[in-house]
Amino acid sequence: MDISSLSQLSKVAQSRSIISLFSGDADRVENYSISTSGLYLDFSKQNITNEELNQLFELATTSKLADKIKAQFSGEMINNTENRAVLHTVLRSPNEIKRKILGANADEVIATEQHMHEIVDDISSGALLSASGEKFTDIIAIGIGGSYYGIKVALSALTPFHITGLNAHVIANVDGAAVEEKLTKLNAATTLVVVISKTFTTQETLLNALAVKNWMLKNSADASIIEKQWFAVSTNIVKATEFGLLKRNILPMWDWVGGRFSLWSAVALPLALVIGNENFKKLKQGAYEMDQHFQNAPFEQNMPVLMALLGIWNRNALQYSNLAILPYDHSLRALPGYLQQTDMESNGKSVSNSGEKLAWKTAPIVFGQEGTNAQHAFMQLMHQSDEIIPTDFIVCLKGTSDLPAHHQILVANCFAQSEALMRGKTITEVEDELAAAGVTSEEISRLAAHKTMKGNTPSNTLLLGEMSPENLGGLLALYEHKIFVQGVIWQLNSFDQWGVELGKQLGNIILSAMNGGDTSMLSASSQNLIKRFNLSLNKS
Ligand SMILES: O=P(O)(O)OC[C@H]1O[C@](O)(CO)[C@@H](O)[C@@H]1O
Repeated sequence: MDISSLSQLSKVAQSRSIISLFSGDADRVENYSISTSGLYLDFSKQNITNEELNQLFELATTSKLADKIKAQFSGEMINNTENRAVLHTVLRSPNEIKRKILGANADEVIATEQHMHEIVDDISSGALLSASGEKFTDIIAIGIGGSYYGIKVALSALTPFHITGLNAHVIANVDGAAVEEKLTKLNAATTLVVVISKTFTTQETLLNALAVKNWMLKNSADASIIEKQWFAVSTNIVKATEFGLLKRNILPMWDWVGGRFSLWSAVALPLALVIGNENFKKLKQGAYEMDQHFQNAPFEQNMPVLMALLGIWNRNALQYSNLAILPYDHSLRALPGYLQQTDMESNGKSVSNSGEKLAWKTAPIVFGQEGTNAQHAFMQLMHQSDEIIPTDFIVCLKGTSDLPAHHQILVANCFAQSEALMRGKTITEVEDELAAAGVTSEEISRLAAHKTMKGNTPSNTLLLGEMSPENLGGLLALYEHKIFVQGVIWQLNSFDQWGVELGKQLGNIILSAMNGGDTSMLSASSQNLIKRFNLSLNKS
């Protein structure tokens, strides 16, 4: 069994209706659903049968998935283009596992965890005060990419768990307007800053950190304010010290934790400062439980493996190019953006581990939005264009607001969309409906085609009992493992991101060209754009 033969296998599926799969199988929902770590997955609305699933399990076996899972968790150098292990999972495991996997290096990891714990305690209790002797009120987290999305998704998901009284503000994009928007609202004397940069060389993060540093120095008479109010999380202690941070305020990172998988490390310091140590532990515990499930459950009952294989089926057998992430919960509004990075930066590749061109498609284009806003925007295309877009619906059974009617309607909309996307509406159904409403036959023939819906869109529905640190941890770990499994089956390295480098290099060339440097290696189009930008500067 290999990926290339999947499209042959899918011939029957291409012409079959998903809804027909329910009529012949009274147990479909029971057999096509699974629970673990506070999550329930219903995948019965996927266009797949038992025989086809079995082929996918065989594909997982021939891809040596079980060995690859073991290799990841035991710390083998599976990121072979950067010669690194991939061990973010160890950060959420008990200390005895840390010691077993990391050996002597576990000491630094455990000590860093402890240090982070103490910082959170000292700041929330007021044992650690600002340079002016006041209690901190706000935190600015500065970072981008993997040093940003995890914190952002967890901060917005866990709003009801913001218990320490500190407010977090996240700055990522290199746009002065975004920085100013935050700074105008803040008091430098009571604001703590955490710079998160694994490399401490990222242009956006360093420029934003400098802007915040200048703002703070301008608004304080105490020149030691940076030493007293700034923390950093980085592998590059030297650069962070040169920036002006005290060594004891720099928490280490390790090259075996990829940026987009780093929420489980000290990168989460701003989050822990807001939700407290206990809630941060629970977030890691939820992820750890998912890790245990992923390592131990047979593939047939393994949630990340199943979701990965269903994704492979949709991408490589049915040849669908997209994946919509639709959380019907305001708390998960940042999830689509987070998963865009985790999925597309990991698996948006077209060469194998050994550098050969792959003969199959890899990561889907991931997009999404919180429901029901999505229904009033791009979901029109999902219902009526020719494009079939597999979807993950994510919903919490228990809402967090005091408006229960809202929650019921929200959930009803979620369930309605997965049904509508699967069921669609045939032209005959439209004609009958219009006739029953007394519409004339001329009008029926004019309108019927416009009102039909293609249906047959496959979806998963993920139910969380409620939003909690544990359940969020489980959800994020679920997607991390799903992406890993897909990388294994696609035979690529999910853990590098060379694709972002060319843009960075050319960004520097263009910046120098804007300042009078050589433009000859740039296209006429880019030269013209630079000229227009420089002209606009001269005018103002
Ligand atoms: O943490 P750093 O080193 O500032 O890097 C930021 C981000 O930039 C990337 O290298 C590329 O977008 C991400 O993988 C990383 O998370």
